[in-house]
Amino acid sequence: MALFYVARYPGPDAAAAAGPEGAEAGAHGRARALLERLQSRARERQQQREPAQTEAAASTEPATRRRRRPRRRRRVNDAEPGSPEAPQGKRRKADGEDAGAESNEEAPGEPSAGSSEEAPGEPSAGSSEEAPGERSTSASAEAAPDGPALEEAAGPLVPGLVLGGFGKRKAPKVQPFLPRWLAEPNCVRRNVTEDLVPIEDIPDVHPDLQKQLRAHGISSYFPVQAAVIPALLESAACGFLVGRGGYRPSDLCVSAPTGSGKTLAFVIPVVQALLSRVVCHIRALVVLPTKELAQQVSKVFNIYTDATPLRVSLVTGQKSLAKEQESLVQKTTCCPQMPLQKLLFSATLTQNPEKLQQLGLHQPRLFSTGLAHRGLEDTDGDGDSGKYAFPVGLTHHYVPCSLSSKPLVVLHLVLEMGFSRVLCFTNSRENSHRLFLLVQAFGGVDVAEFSSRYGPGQRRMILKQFEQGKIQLLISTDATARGIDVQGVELVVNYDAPQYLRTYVHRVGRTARAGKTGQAFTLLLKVQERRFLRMLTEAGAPELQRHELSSKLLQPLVPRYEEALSQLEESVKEERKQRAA
Ligand SMILES: Nc1ncnc2c1ncn2[C@@H]1O[C@H](COP(=O)(O)OP(=O)(O)OP(=O)(O)O)[C@@H](O)[C@H]1O
Repeated sequence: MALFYVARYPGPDAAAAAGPEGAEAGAHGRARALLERLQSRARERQQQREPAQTEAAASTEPATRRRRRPRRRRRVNDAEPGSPEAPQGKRRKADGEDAGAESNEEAPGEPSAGSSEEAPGEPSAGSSEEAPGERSTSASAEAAPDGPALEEAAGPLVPGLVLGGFGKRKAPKVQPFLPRWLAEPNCVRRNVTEDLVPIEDIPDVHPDLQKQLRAHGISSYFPVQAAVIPALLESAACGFLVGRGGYRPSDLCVSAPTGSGKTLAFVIPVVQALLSRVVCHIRALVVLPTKELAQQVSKVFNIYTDATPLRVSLVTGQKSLAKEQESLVQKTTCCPQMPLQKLLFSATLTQNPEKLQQLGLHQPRLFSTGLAHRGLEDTDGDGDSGKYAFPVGLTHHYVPCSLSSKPLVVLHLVLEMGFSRVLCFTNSRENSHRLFLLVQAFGGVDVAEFSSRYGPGQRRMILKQFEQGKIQLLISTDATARGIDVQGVELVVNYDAPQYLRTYVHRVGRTARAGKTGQAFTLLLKVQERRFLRMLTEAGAPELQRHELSSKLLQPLVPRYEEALSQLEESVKEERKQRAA
């Protein structure tokens, strides 16, 4: 309070001029006398403490400058009172410890030594530039023995800094970057008809496995197999799951087109790595997206483990959990031990480093036919530098059409263009079912549907019949989109346009497998055309050929189609009745 008052004191001349002008002038005079008394006492105390320093300072520097120096330092150091980073001495003052000691030297209500150096009449730096309550810290700064040295260092200090900090530094901007293993993958050629590697060129593969391969008509490795099998065998050379030098082997990611032989690329090395094992354990776990694919891969494992003591179990949730557990316990004795070597195989492997990081891969290595990674050149020279690689023998088309003409287009493709094995995808099992009923009602086509409407046994039977050529047109949901390897699929029809690029890649990948040729037709409504084509272009997919089907071309099918439509309505009503009953 006293400081506040003094700070606003207008000066001795003003007080004299005021003369007998009432109580206010008297109060000013008393205040000034009190201030002068306090100032002189403070000066005495100061001289007692540091006589030499005070003398020198008084003779060389103006009072205002002497005052400002400690105040600046105080303000900087006291920016975060009590913060853990603040120097210890300052913190104690902010906590009131030193401030209390200081005030003991003064009478209650007396101004601090800081104010005592203020020239009368001169606006107090304390009052004009400081908030009330900063008093004690100001005093403490003045009392610091190493004032000038600290002042130099303290100038541009950042709040909370203990040492250094001679200038404010801008926080460096973090740039996103691709990890090296993603940016520089092991390049794999993707032409499975040209870049074959004869089996005998990779002698590390066990002779029994080579024999099995030959027995199943395989005389050469596809490029992805030629690249991945030796790499995995090398990591298993010192024992299963022990890499070179006894260290844990790297995890592996493999990105290669659909139908390029990824299954054998892991089946062969995994079987070989386990051949020497005597104790029965679950040593390898293969996780697949659908039951049908799990069955398919399990079949391949069975072929190559047939003449070995190794056993393969299939867990698809088709039997009860107890039974599936029992089958595992009978064949094995315990769960795999950590650490596992992770192997990831996909035609649409994510290139998002954050997502890959979530998988917790250990020093991963990438084998890729994709050219999206920086620094890669188009090794095949076909200009396909998209996000995902497509099979070389695949041709992409799209057919602009209306909603009502879609079934006619499918019928035209099957009947008029002479494809014998067609896989047609819809976006829901309801759509699949309706299209199936419609084509069935139209007649003349061996048609079947594949969706969750059917049980696992029926689904297996349908796939078998399709493979045997007993079904000309299989209408399916995305249940068959991933990994299903049916020989001889000539045409894939996207009756409903897929929403995502990945879905497109997997669907069309059911044809043009293992170096064969195939065609993919996507039916697009006018409203879908722009978005869909842009999605594929942005992903760098090969250009889709526009395939216009004029109404003239479809006209001959229309009379039968209209009959089929009315039959469809009756079938749907009948089904509803049955469901309600
Ligand atoms: N070296 C080979 N020689 C001849 N045929 C092979 C060879 N390797 C694999 N195949 C055959 O190629 C077909 C496709 O193989 P596979 O199913 O492993 O492909 P994929 O890359 O896993 O495809 P997707 O990504 O669709 O799952 C299979 O029929 C398989 O038998």
